[in-house]
Amino acid sequence: MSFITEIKTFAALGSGVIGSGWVSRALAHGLDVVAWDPAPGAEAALRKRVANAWGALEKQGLATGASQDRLRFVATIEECVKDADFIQESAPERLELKLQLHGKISAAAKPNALIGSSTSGLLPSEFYEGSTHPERCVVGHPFNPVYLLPLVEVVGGQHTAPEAIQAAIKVYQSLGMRPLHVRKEVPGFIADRLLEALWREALHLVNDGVATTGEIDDAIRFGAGLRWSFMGTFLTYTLAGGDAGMRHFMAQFGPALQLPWTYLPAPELTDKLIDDVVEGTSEQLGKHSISALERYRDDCLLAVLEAVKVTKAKHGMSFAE
Ligand SMILES: NC(=O)C1=CN([C@@H]2O[C@H](COP(=O)(O)OP(=O)(O)OC[C@H]3O[C@@H](n4cnc5c(N)ncnc54)[C@H](O)[C@@H]3O)[C@@H](O)[C@H]2O)C=CC1
Ligand SMILES: C[N+](C)(C)CC(=O)CC(=O)[O-]
Repeated sequence: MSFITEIKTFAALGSGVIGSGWVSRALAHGLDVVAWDPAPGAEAALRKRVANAWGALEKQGLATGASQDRLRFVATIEECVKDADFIQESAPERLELKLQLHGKISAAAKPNALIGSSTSGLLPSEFYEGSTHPERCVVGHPFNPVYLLPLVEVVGGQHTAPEAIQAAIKVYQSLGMRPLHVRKEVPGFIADRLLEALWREALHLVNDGVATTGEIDDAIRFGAGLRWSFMGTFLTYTLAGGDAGMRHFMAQFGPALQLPWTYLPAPELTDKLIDDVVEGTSEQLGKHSISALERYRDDCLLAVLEAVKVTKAKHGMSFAE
């Protein structure tokens, strides 16, 4: 079976934080977008989120013909997917819900239209179990904000055809993304496994009264966060080993791995811990609204993306390297 990779119509099921991010990205790339979400008021909320993202997308550069008017919101799953060339599901992270939803999506979709799920870490073999033509079904795990961050983890399940993985990579590239094929189907994939380890430790630090949420965020944004946008942990630590590189780094800092610096199991989410985290982050939000902070985040991201792109070019590297 050959899968559709030249796409004109993008279907989005679920239009919350992530679904609206996909809609914004697809519209900015000049596609027709059809969306469905069962929540009351979902269409208005979606259009508001797209409008909030549009300024950043204009600054980044819209494709010819790109317009928010090319979004159509429909009343049923079937109407959403029947003419779509590519389908992206961004429904709540519940296995049973995704299993049922994909049964309906795949039955109504064109048989050669690829189906992607935004799941953060559920296994595609499990939630595509009841799907029609499961060979075209993949995970395409994006990062928030979907319309600006390039990474998308592409993961296949036991029935996914290798050609579908390659075809999905092609489609995501056509949307300006940087796909990363996760070769083994594991819970949490690659990035969320890393992020969750950090998140668990951050919660322990709050729980133990070591630091506030703001202080923990400062520890990231003024340090490792700055270098993570252009160099990952392995290469960073190779440089931290000086001229002797990674072997010296392992000899010097390897033994610390045996010290009890990290807890690994998550802390119990007691009411007190939840209150501390919520109060801490409300203080961090201050008088800013979420949508104002989204625009601030987007401007920062655009500046970082541009700076990294220009600097890579100066060093003879492409952006995707
Ligand atoms: N929020 C995040 O940072 C990220 C989330 N994801 C994944 O994206 C997916 C969606 O997450 P969010 O957008 O954060 O959630 P959300 O709660 O913001 O949005 C979920 C949307 O799904 C709708 N919905 C409810 N029942 C539905 C159904 N049966 N079929 C379709 N839609 C339904 C809701 O009305 C809501 O608009 C999840 O699988 C999540 O793991 C992936 C990357 C990052
Ligand atoms: C918190 N989360 C697991 C939903 C986060 C992601 O999946 C990716 C992201 O945007 O950090």
